[in-house]
Amino acid sequence: MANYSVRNQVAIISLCSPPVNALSSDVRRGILDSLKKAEQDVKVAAIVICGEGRTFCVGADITEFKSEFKTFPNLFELVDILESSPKPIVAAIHGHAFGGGLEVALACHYRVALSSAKLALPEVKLGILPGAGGTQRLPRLIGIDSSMQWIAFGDEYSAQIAANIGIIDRIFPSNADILESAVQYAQSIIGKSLINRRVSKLPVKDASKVSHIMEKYKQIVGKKSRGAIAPMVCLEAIKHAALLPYVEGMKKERMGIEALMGSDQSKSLIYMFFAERQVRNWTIPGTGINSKNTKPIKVEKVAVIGLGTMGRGIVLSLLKAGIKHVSVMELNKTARENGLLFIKNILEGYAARGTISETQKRSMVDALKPVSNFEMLKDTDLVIEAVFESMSIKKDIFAKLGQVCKPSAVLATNTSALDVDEIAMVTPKPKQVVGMHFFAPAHVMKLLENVRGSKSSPQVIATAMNMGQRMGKVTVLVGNCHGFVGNRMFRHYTVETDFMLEEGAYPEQVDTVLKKFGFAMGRYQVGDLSGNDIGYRMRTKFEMTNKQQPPGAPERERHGVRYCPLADFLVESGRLGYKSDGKGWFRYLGKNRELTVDNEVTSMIDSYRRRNKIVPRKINGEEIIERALYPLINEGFKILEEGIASNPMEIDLILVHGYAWPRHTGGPMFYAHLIGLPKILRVIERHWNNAGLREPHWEPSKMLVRLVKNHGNPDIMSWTTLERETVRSAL
Ligand SMILES: CC(C)(COP(=O)(O)OP(=O)(O)OC[C@H]1O[C@@H](n2cnc3c(N)ncnc32)[C@H](O)[C@@H]1OP(=O)(O)O)[C@@H](O)C(=O)NCCC(=O)NCCSC(=O)C[C@@H](O)CCCCCCCCCCCCC(=O)O
Ligand SMILES: NC(=O)c1ccc[n+]([C@@H]2O[C@H](COP(=O)([O-])OP(=O)(O)OC[C@H]3O[C@@H](n4cnc5c(N)ncnc54)[C@H](O)[C@@H]3O)[C@@H](O)[C@H]2O)c1
Repeated sequence: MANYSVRNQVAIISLCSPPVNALSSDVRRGILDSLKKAEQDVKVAAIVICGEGRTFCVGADITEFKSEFKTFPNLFELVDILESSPKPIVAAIHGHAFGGGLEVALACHYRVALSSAKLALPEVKLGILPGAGGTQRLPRLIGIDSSMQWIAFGDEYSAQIAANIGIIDRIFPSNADILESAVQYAQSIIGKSLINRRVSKLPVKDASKVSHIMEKYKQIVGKKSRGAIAPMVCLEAIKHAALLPYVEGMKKERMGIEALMGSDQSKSLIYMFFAERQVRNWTIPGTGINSKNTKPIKVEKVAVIGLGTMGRGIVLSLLKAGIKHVSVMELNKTARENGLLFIKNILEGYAARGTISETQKRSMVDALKPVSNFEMLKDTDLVIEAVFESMSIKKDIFAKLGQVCKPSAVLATNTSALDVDEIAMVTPKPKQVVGMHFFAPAHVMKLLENVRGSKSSPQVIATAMNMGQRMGKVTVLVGNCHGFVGNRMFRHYTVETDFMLEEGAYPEQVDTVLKKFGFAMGRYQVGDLSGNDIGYRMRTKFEMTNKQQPPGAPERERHGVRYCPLADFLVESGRLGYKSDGKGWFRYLGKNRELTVDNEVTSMIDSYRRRNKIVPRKINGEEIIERALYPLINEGFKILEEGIASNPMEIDLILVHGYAWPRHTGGPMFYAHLIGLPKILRVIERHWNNAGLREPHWEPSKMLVRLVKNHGNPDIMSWTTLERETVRSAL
């Protein structure tokens, strides 16, 4: 709804729809009714539109998209009504003016804002475009070039930047009273002509350069969008602002939003938006313990053990989160010096770019406390261990931590696959132990996979979850199993793509198909980037690598299961990837590391096939997608079935934020929902029937089978409930 009042000739329409004043049908109706009152009241000479509570308005109500157009006024009707008002309207912006909220402001005749306010047209991130005149009004105010930048990427901008380019007419200090300031401003413009204040009537300044600007953004968007459709549709709509009168341009904008709204990509992106919020409400399946009934421990002092690749990024994340005391412990002198230097250099970089102030930088550097023995950690609230991936080293460290740390201290391990319970058992209080699995580089990657051990106490879990959120991470709580959720699922992707190399595909073909699907890099380029030796080390632990096999052992089998040793040959011939002189699955040439196909690798694959009498066959793109992605989806269902994840959203967030799964497909589980579970199961069963126990990753998940058998293609939001009901009724 919207509240209405009058103060000294100024009518105040305040949006009132907590928490973020989304433009629901009630709010739109409220604005319209208030506007009519203001227009009819002869004592009113100007109008202010503002937002109650913490923000101005974040745009259309995403939960009402389906019915948006059925009730009068819809948003694009409302903005034209506002703009044509005979009385001047001032938008008073604090907090956020996002999406439809900014479009309402653009339809007002003046815009004022607190300096702390943020503005954006982020619709593209939901797979749509600004559909209430944003693509037509913004170019008339700031030009085609800046509009393309704002709309095709959807980033937020400060009120000051918006003022510099002409969106905001007056900025007030962040501690000012926005309503009081806006009312005074409105009084100052009473009686002024509204000619030139109706944005839809303005010319587009850089209209003559539209083709050139369009080409520039097409290039950028083509490279960045990874198959997302909305950015290109946004550019097209903005182009029409330069070429057509406002009314005709609006028709094009409407066509654009009609094409995008309800598309699979938009559904996926909206699902992601809500998943990122819902994941904060964690729960431990089957226990009734959740984020609402469990309080975290207060964390002021944190320690990180190990300052290698992961430790240094974790320290930076903690400093950015405002932790004022971060102890760092690293045994190796060179690693310690390099780690501290790395952290300081990154902080210098942030300060140089203005991401943090000089004062903040100094206080972050002061917060760093190198320590040399465990005794010095005795009053630490949270310890995060990030040493080598070795069970014996980790056990040794946790045993010491268990002796010296205060009883309430939370002891976390950053292991990527080891058993959190086994680590916990060496401490006197296993309930204080939890997994906090960061992703490299930890100060950049948004994902934190927190692992609840079987003994981890609710309060300890709440603390790890809370710390992740303080660090601004998408923090997902998962159960304890080998590889947790992400690594456990991703393993199948590499295994099955390697099988395709055996059978007839080449790395560049697989990577091209995966990139077309939307991955930033294909499986083989990722291997080269992160180092092919990482997987090799893991396979070595399980005695699987080529070198570890006794003479005469079958080349394509390990422990009775199909195995492809091509990745072993690669590493054993010194091709670790970028780091070994640009040689891996591909060859990387020159300063820009330009990716080229290397005949040496092609010959290695060809001769392997000849030796094993494999007749290569043509593998098409559809097969590559199915075989690379469906086993991973199958594993996702097994993870749900075991309660390792509580719902499909958690799995999707992990794959999107930790493994660069394309966001506009919603993650593997949402993608499966879009494809339809019956088809997914059919393909999995076909492979399972052909391969059997030699390829166990194709064994269909029982949950998937049950869902399809009992419900066909149920909605993703009902999967876990339906499964629980089926299992319960079978007991
Ligand atoms: C603004 C934020 C940055 C704030 O972040 P913060 O961290 O402070 O808060 P939260 O993110 O936690 O949010 C709190 C709470 O609020 C919920 N929420 C946030 N935004 C919305 C929203 N827009 N709608 C509904 N709910 C919202 C959030 O879920 C939280 O809830 P919880 O229960 O978890 O506490 C941040 O919130 C943010 O970024 N929000 C999204 C901003 C955004 O994307 N805005 C754009 C929205 S889309 C839009 O505005 C579209 C308009 O341009 C055009 C619409 C006109 C359409 C007319 C077209 C006709 C075409 C017809 C086609 C017909 C086709 C067919 O029939 O299908
Ligand atoms: N590298 C990744 O991509 C990645 C991603 C997620 C998780 N992890 C996990 O994070 C952990 C660390 O991995 P990394 O890549 O940072 O390893 P790393 O080899 O880069 O760093 C480990 C550091 O720990 C130090 N160290 C070893 N024993 C120590 C001890 N007793 N006390 C203090 N310091 C000690 C070493 O000197 C080294 O500097 C591992 O468990 C790994 O599985 C790694």
